[in-house]
Amino acid sequence: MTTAKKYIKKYWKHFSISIIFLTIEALCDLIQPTIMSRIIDIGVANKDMDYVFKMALGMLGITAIGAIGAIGRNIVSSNVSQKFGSELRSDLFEKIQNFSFDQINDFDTASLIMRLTNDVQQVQGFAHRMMRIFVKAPLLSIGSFIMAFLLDPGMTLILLVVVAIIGILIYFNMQIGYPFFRKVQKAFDRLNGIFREFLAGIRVVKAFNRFDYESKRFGDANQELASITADAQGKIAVFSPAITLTVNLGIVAVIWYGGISVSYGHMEVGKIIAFINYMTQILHSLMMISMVFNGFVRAKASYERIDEVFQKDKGMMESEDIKEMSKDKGQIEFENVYFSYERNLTDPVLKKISFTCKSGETVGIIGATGSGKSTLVHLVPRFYDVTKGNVKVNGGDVRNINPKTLRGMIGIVPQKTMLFTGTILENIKWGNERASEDEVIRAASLAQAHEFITAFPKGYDTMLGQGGVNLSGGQKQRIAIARALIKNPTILIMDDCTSAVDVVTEERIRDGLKEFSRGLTTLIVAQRITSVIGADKIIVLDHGNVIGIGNHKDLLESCKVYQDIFYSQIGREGMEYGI
Ligand SMILES: Nc1ncnc2c1ncn2[C@@H]1O[C@H](COP(=O)(O)OP(=O)(O)OP(=O)(O)O)[C@@H](O)[C@H]1O
Repeated sequence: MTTAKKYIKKYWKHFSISIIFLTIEALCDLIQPTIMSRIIDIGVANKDMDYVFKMALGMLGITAIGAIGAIGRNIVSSNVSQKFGSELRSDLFEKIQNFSFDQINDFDTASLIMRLTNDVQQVQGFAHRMMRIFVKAPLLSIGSFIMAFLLDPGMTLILLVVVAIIGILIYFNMQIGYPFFRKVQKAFDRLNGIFREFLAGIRVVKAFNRFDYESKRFGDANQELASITADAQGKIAVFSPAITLTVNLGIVAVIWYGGISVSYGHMEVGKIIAFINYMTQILHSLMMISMVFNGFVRAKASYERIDEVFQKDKGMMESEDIKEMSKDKGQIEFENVYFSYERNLTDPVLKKISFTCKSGETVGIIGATGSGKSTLVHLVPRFYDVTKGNVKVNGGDVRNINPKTLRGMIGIVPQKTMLFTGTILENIKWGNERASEDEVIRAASLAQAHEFITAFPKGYDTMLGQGGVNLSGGQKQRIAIARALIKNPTILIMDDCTSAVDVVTEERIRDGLKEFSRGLTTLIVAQRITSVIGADKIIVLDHGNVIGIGNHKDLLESCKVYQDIFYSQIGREGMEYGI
């Protein structure tokens, strides 16, 4: 409820204004049937046209006041619910932005999108409906009940029975509906997930001609969603007609009882009409309440899903002792580091890793796929916290460094290139918005990207599609390198980011980097031995263990796995490279 509290605190005043308007509207609705019964029983019965005219004018006036109340309530409730919805979306967006990598892994992306859009919409819609009818409906039912009692206490007994039955029906409606709507939301998540994955991999789907398979997957999920929704609606479908039936039976009872009373001269016809009017008002109000409760059931399921996101703790322990530090140097130390994604030490991905990378040094990390190279470099910007041991930057444990400062000094070129929709210029400047044109060209030249960019008719203003679809793999990687360089980092992490670049261009990039900054600390993760051969230090990883550390010459003499990698690759590309 902590999430809800924040918004209740902020919006209760607006909510109250809308309730004042609602109350005016409800009071006006309540007076109408009584006036009508008077017109019939006094005016029409006594043929007093003056009385009829006066009361009719009064009725018009009250209708006008009711209309003003309705307009006011509509304006306030629409404004408030829209503001609330937009704030809820922004807060969620911010919360997700602050998620650690671990927490992002916890939620499926499609599910997060659903929570940010559909779930917020449900909760917002419910808040809107609450302001429109939730108070009006109970007010009208209680008010109608009192007015009916004043007209004829005996007949009100019928009303009591009707209301009790309807109360029970609404209760069961909620009890049965709630679990179903949670299921509906989950099925929606699944469908979105499949569609998102299909869109992301549409080229692979085409290449493998797997449209039938994907269509079936989508069709199954779609079918499942439809049947769960139909099931949910079917389960609660009986309640609405049951409520109408109960009230109609009540009306029949009123007419029967009223008819007998009129025939005995105990009651006027106008009263029966007014009574039925009140009864119908109660019917409408209770229908509204049951609709609001149905909405509540859905909104509750959505609210809980939104709250799940808000209730995720900060993810990473924030030290009491956050330090700022100098960004001029970039020394990295791993001290006895163990890491496991599951946060236990039964089968860690990294084991007992210790090494030092002095400021300005270049360290290469090499090893088989899955040996833990990417995981290792992700610990430096503290994308994950170590399970045991310490990762230090400039002598300070990364857990004690302000994450903004830490990440501000690190430029990272991820293994999977991610570019954004926009121009090439915007994508490079994404690394540093304040960079000048000269700086952009310099970074692009060092990344060996300037040449191919200027060969495009629109040069740096070439628009990139989502994820940079209109570039080759190697071109994308070079733009990602330029984006990291323009940040002017003290530590540069290159996570196998030249895999799609040819060997000659890669060497030019390496030469460029040497010239770029003498003091730059560089961690290079690579599969290709040529990528790390010139590094000051090379770490050889095998199943999360460091099995060799030293420069190329040392390792060639002392590390069997390194020798194997070297000779296996020399056979293919090393020889022609002239090593
Ligand atoms: N987000 C994750 N959650 C759980 N396990 C993961 C996650 N990312 C990686 N792993 C596991 O950790 C191990 C090391 O993965 P990592 O990506 O660090 O290897 P790598 O050496 O960089 O491989 P590659 O050269 O193929 O990129 C692998 O067994 C992998 O399955």
